[in-house]
Amino acid sequence: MVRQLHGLPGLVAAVFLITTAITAAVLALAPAMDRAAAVIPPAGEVNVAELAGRVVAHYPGTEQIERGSSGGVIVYYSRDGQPGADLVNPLTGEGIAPYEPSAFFTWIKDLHRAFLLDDTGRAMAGMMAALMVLLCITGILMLARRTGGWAALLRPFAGSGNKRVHSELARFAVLGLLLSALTGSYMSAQRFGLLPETFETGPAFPAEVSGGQPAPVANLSALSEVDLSELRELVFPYPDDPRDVYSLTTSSGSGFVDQATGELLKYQPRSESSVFQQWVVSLHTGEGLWWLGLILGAAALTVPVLSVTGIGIWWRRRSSEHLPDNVTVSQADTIILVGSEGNATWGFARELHASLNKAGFRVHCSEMNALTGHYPQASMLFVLTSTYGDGDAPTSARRFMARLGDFRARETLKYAVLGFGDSQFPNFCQFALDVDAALARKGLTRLHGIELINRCSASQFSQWGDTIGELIGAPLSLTYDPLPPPPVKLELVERADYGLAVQAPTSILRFKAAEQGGRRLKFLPRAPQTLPSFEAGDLLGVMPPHGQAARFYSLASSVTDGVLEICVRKQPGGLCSGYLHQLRPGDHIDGFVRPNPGFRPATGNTPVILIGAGAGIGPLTGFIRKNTGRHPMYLYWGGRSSQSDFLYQPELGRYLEDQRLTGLNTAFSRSDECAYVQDKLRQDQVAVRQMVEKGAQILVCGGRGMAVAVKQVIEDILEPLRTDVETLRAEGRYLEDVY
Ligand SMILES: Cc1cc2nc3c(=O)[nH]c(=O)nc-3n(C[C@H](O)[C@H](O)[C@H](O)COP(=O)(O)O)c2cc1C
Repeated sequence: MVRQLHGLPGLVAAVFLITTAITAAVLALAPAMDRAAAVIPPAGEVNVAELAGRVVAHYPGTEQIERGSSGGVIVYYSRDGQPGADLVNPLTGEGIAPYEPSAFFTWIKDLHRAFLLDDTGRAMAGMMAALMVLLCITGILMLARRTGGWAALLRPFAGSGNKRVHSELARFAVLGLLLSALTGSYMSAQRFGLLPETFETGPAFPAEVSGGQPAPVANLSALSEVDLSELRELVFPYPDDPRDVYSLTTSSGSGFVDQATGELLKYQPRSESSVFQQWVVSLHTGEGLWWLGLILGAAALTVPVLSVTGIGIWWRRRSSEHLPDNVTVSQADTIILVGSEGNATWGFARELHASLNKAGFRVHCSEMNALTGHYPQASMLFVLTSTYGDGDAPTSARRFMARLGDFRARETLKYAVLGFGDSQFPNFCQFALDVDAALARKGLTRLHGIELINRCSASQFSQWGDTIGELIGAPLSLTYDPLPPPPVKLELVERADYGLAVQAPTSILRFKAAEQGGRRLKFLPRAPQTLPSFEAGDLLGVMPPHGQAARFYSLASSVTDGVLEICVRKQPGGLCSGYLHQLRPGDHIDGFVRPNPGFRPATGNTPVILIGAGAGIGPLTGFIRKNTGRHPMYLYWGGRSSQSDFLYQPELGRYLEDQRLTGLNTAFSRSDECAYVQDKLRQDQVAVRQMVEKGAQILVCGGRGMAVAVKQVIEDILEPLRTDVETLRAEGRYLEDVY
């Protein structure tokens, strides 16, 4: 619900919001520019009588002196019957420049306040402000949810792309945007009579005026008691009218000054509501608070980027999750919940949804994180989920278990869990098994026992559909067969071999896109194939020869590095690793990239601790290579011998020098020290604990045995902090890429 409230209005209003934000950013410059052009003496240095005396000496026809909200002093005068206005220097009374409000800023102001459309536009601008309040509040709620709670709002984010840019920028700008939006809404509500507006009428003209010979303005006592910093405006009496008076308005009230005696007549302090109103205006425009204006302007500048990335997120989610005829939660008799990281499971969910719809059911399908407290009409619940990491939840299901606590099922609700995984992993479909058990513990009845689909098997899925169809008395013909992404031909351009002497043959392999084969006209050059987009930590699917299923390797480079780099340890009897190890430069392989957004370092200045062993160093080096912002990054890595399998040794040395890597700690098991990476972590426990306290994120990459040992040490290190690995994991601060 919060997400819909955040997304829909944001999308509808993006164009107007961008206009409002850009104009706000331009207008925010005005107070600072005005201030830069003016001469502003420190408070207490010049009083209004002195100022008026100096101004009148240079402008005998002075009619009014005004102090603008930015502090500049403007004199309005008449000379030879012609009116004029100048910005003056309050220390001398001399003119600095003619005063003329900028036509450009006036136009921008009209565009900002009313989209150049008078009252209709003003109403729209008011609605935009209210909408921005809604976006900010729902955005803050989503940020808190994403970071794992209010206390963790400033913690680093995992993830990448649009989502990450959107969240980071929003976190930076949200308070400024909320302040602008709240004050803008308030002002708009006043303009349309929805909130009372205070009009300060000032005191009535004084009945008793001395009418004596006017004294020089510099000698008027009431004016000499007012400091220039408090002045709003001083209106001069009509010349040659001894019964007229000076009208004085200051920041605290207004009154009249007798031009002969200099006495203050009929002073009226400003009401509290008027002072409040003025504060609202200042907080919105930065008038009188030029520094705030610049902060609000910077916040406003993020709105175009937030809009574009927001639309990108919405579009991506819509294209993967959008299902025709998806009924609402309250109408649905059947619920499908999907847990997915790489979107493959969504394809199966779509097929199930279509089939159930065809059979006459009213189906609602959403991600598992969107589990609601209650499905009022539902009698069937299907949970389709993949497993990631080391038997963990995929991204779209990370909050499912926590939400299950508040879930109240109808007694008639029956469920079936379908797990998607890969039997190569020791924790095959573990998360699906956990979900199935958790639903049973909750007291729900199984419609059918859990089934596990290996490597997206279309035939297993279809058989499951047949069984379910029989159980619900409506045949389901599930025929989904996902195609793997089209493979790219890759050419090995370079390899570096390590570890032979210590029985751990490991190679760094660098590929580029191979030239297009096939027939072509002789005079045309060969079209170079381009690499697909990828980042370090994504996975390269490699098809070994003889039609075997693809094996996955973590990428050690990003597409911007121009090569696709993997680090592969030759496994005894390993079909694919053996195949890769016998490649020579110039040889070709078929591969495809699978995004792995759940394994990325957070941005920002909180430390990132990278932990790995053996070939697990590949993606970790890729992260360091990309750390051109020099954020604190520490690497703990374990190998066998510094002479034989110290992978990336020269490159890591360079990164330490140019500070892309802050600290490097290595352990070698077949050296004199005979240490493993977990031993180094234990030795460094104080430093590691301090970094975690500061919000550090931990990324672990490598073999399962190492990951288990590292987890145990980290648990011990975390104990005094009263937290644990699972808590960090839920906050996106403990990520694993384990094989
Ligand atoms: C990095 C990574 C870790 C994985 N971990 C497991 C695992 O622990 N257990 C398992 O059964 N499958 C695991 N898998 C396989 C996926 O669950 C499987 O490919 C699934 O079909 C992906 O579906 P999705 O694209 O909807 O997330 C893993 C896959 C990857 C890429």
